[in-house]
Order: sequence, then C-alpha cells, then structure tokens
Amino acid sequence: MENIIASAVSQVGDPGHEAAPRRSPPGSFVIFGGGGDLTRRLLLPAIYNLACAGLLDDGFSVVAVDRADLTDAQLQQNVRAALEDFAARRGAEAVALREDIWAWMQPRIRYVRGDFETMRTYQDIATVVGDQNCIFYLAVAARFFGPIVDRLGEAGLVREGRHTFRRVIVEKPFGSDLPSAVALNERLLRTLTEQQIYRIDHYLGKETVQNILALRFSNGFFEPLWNRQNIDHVQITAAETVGVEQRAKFYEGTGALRDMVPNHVMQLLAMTAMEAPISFDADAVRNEKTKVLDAIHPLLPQDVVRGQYAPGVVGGKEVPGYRQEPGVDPHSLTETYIAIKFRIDNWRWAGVPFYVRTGKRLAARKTEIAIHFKSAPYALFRDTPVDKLAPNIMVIHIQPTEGVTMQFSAKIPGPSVRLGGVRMKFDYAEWFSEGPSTGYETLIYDCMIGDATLFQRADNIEAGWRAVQPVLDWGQDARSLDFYAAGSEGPEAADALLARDHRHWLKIG
Ligand SMILES: NC(=O)C1=CN([C@@H]2O[C@H](COP(=O)(O)OP(=O)(O)OC[C@H]3O[C@@H](n4cnc5c(N)ncnc54)[C@H](OP(=O)(O)O)[C@@H]3O)[C@@H](O)[C@H]2O)C=CC1
Ligand SMILES: O=C1O[C@H](COP(=O)(O)O)[C@@H](O)[C@H](O)[C@H]1O
Repeated sequence: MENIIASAVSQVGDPGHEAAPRRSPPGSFVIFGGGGDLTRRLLLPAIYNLACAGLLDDGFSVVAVDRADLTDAQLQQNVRAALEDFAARRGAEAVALREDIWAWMQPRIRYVRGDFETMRTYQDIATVVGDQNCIFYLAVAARFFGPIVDRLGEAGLVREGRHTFRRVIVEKPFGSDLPSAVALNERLLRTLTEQQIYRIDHYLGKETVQNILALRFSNGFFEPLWNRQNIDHVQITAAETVGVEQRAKFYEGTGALRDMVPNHVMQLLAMTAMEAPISFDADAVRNEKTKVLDAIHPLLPQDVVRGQYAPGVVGGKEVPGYRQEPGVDPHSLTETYIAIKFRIDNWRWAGVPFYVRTGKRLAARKTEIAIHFKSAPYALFRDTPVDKLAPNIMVIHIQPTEGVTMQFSAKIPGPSVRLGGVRMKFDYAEWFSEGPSTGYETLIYDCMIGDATLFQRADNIEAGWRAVQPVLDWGQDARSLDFYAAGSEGPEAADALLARDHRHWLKIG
C-alpha cells in the first residue's frame, strides 16, 4: 500500500526543488537569559542550524545578556560547548561541529553582563547594537517579561527607524490564567505595537504542525470531508514519558493544564478546526484561529479529568510517583495529566467533540491528532460475515515520528467477503530529507523576516486561556484528581470520559 502511494505521488514532482528561502536581514539577536538552559539547548543550536543552512546575513550577530561574570571570549567558549552538546548531532548520534560555521559565528557573539532590572544594562546593550535591526528574545522567567519590556522602552531600544526594525520574542508561559494574560498583553502594548511582539509557541515550529494547514488547504480531497457531516470526533494527544524532571518548583504551581493546554494543545485544535483563511497573511491566519477558539463551548466539570502519576514502570525502569519527586509536596494536588472534551459551537463542528489529553509519565512519547470519520452505512454488508464496519481514521503524527496515516477497511483475500483494517502511511523523513532542527529555526527565521503567522497574537493567547479558565476557577480539589500508574495509558476516568459517548481513545503505548 505504501509503495503504491509513494509511486503515485512521485509522478507529481520531485520534492525538494522549491525556491530557496532568502537570507535574514542583518541585525542583532539579543538574548536576555543568554546563559540559560533554553538558550543553550534550543536557541543557540537553532542559530547554528540557520547558519549551516546559509540563512543568516554576514551582518548578523548574537548578543547574550545575563548576570554571570564573563568576557566575550569566555561566552564564546560556552557557546561552542553548548553547540557541541546540543547542535552537533544527527538524531541521537553526535557529529563534529562544522568548523567553517563556527569560524563564521564566533566573532559574531558578544556578551553584555548586567541585571535585567538595572537601566545600566540597557545602556550597554544600546552601545553594542547601535542603530541596527534588533530582535530581543526574552529567554527568562515570566516575571521578567513586563519589567524588561518596560526598560527596553525607557531606554529607547524599541523605537523603530525608517529602515530598521525592533522586535521582541516572548517565551511561554504567557500568563497563568486569563486575567494575568490580559494584564501582560496590556503591559507589553504600552511599550510595543502588536506588530513588534512575537509570542512564541514552540509547537508552531514543528514541521507537522505547520503541515496541518498544507494538508487541509492544498488538497482537494480532505476539505469537503472536514465537517460534522463526515467526522464523528477528533482526538488530540500530547503524551510524554518524562516526569517532572528538575522542574518541580515551576510545575507545582503550573500543572498539566496551564503548561500544555491553552498554548500547545489549543494551537493543534485551532489548526485542525479553523476555517480556511483568506490568505496565508499572518493576520488572516490568526483571525481564523481566534474565531474557532472563541467558539469553544464553556467547559463543565464532567468534561474534564485531572490525573497525577503514581509510581510505575517506564521503559522497563521503576519510577517514583509525582508526590515522591524531589521538590514536590507529598500531598500535592497538581495534575500531571488532563483530558478534556471540548465542543465547538459553530456551523462546521456542532455535535463533533474534540477530546484532548496530555500528560507526563505515560506509556509512550506521542503527539498526534486523530480524525475519526463516521462509518459508512452498514446496509450493503448485512448478508455477509461482516458484522460491523470500522470507522476510517486519519492520524496526523507530530512526534516522535512525523507523518500521516490513513486507516481504512479492505477486503481480506479469499472467497468470502471479510474486511480487515489497513493503513497507508506518509512518513516525512522518508519523503523529504530535512536538516537537523530544534523546531526553533523556523520561528527565529520568521521573526527575522517579519512573518508573524506562526506566532500568537494577543487575542489568540487570550482565547486559549478563556477556553480553560472555567477549570482554573473550579480550583484544585482532591475529589477531582485521579491517579494513574507511571507508564500507563492515563487514569481510568479518562477512558470513562469517552466510554460515556460510546467511544474509546487510540492507544498511546
Ligand atoms: N528550558 C527550556 O527548555 C524551556 C524554557 N522555556 C521558557 O524560557 C524561559 C527561560 O527558561 P530557562 O532558560 O530554562 O531559564 P534559566 O533560569 O536557565 O535561564 C535564565 C537566565 O537568566 C539569568 N537571570 C536570572 N535573573 C537575572 C537577572 N535579574 N539579571 C540577569 N540575568 C538573570 C539566569 O541566571 P542564573 O542562572 O544566575 O539565575 C539564567 O542564566 C522561561 O520563560 C521558560 O519558561 C520555554 C520552553 C522550554
Ligand atoms: O512547553 C512545554 O513543552 C514540553 C513538551 O514539548 P515537546 O516539544 O517535547 O512536546 C513539556 O515537556 C513542558 O513541560 C512544557 O513546559
């Protein structure tokens, strides 16, 4: 089946011959938190990968701002070490850092030592960046977002010139509920225009997430089926095998709902459910996303299952429960798993539930969107040994493998009519040879060229929080917390959520 599809598609055209993307404009990429974990693990490798792809202008430079006492040369050594650890690899395998790229990058890396809360730091940044284009990346704890932007404004660093831009990339978490997200938007917008703010959601940097729009809107055969007449329900899963790791302090006050749903999961839902935009212009896309999120029906307690992992076995190894993790309150009520049944009150989706689940310490690492189509009428098969027709399912795999699978029924060879489920699979890696990616390359590059399509607008963020705010308002409650063994499929109550509707989850593990 896979061969038939591959050969049919190969007649269409040879992949990989699209127009080459243009180089970024020259300018400084200023990273607040330039010595931090995000910078080392994801941002610097992304910049290195962009340099390897020839997408950075010779007038590009990185300016790291942090409080450690370092010289430019020491910082450059730290950057090299980070690139060796996190960038120079192909899959799990380490490869040598490209010396030609490092020779290009090294002199373009500068350090500004200073406290984020001190004006002197901003004066020093101004001296380094001069009047060039600048992107300020806030790779810092959320409590600094407002203060840094205020000071950038006071120092005149975000004033744009006739031919130069000043942009700010804001990391997550963007607020911790609807009121705080609204307040943060208001604060940033006192200094910046909406067009200068790039609110990042790293899920939007993932190729297959972007592919949802390509799949839906560049193929004639999906869109006519993409509605309540043909789709029974949608399942969105973002499952992880890792536990809370070293992040107990952050996670205890956050939990799975805040950490994953208003941002990453909502982006997946919005891209699956949105109407076709009138163009791929950033605002056209974001208008449609906001519209669909605004159409989410207010949640009821019976639509939500909160879970927390208990001790169990992951990858053949015994692991502790969440309450036994270092830094976690032994009586913690923080959820590490959440499942929600969303309803979308619009013409296209009325009556089609969107079930979402996300959690840590589950049976496998898997992010996917499964579109469950309605079954064909059974009538024709009543006089055959076939007792029921399986529904067709289209699964968009986001990670760890990227691709699309279609599940449908076919006749099992033999004299009588018997049906078996078969799969057709499109695998991104098999079809397209892509360079290494952290997912941040696309986002950083898009910000450089001023394309905000994959970033969240203020109303987008607020719509995501608004959809989950009822759950936050109910508060944490021991009665609303179900336990699941680490390494399992999640709490039984999540199965019951679908069983009530005579449906079941696809297996994670
Ligand atoms: N790490 C990750 O994988 C991800 C992180 N994020 C988000 O990115 C942001 C940064 O996270 P992360 O890199 O992990 O955080 P880190 O704490 O590792 O990095 C922050 C850096 O800022 C420095 N710093 C803290 N306070 C000041 C100050 N007042 N003045 C100057 N420097 C200061 C810290 O120095 P010191 O070490 O001395 O405190 C540290 O080097 C957060 O918003 C996080 O939610 C998002 C997705 C993934
Ligand atoms: O933002 C976050 O995302 C990660 C999951 O990201 P992924 O790209 O590995 O799917 C999650 O582990 C983390 O808790 C959360 O803050």
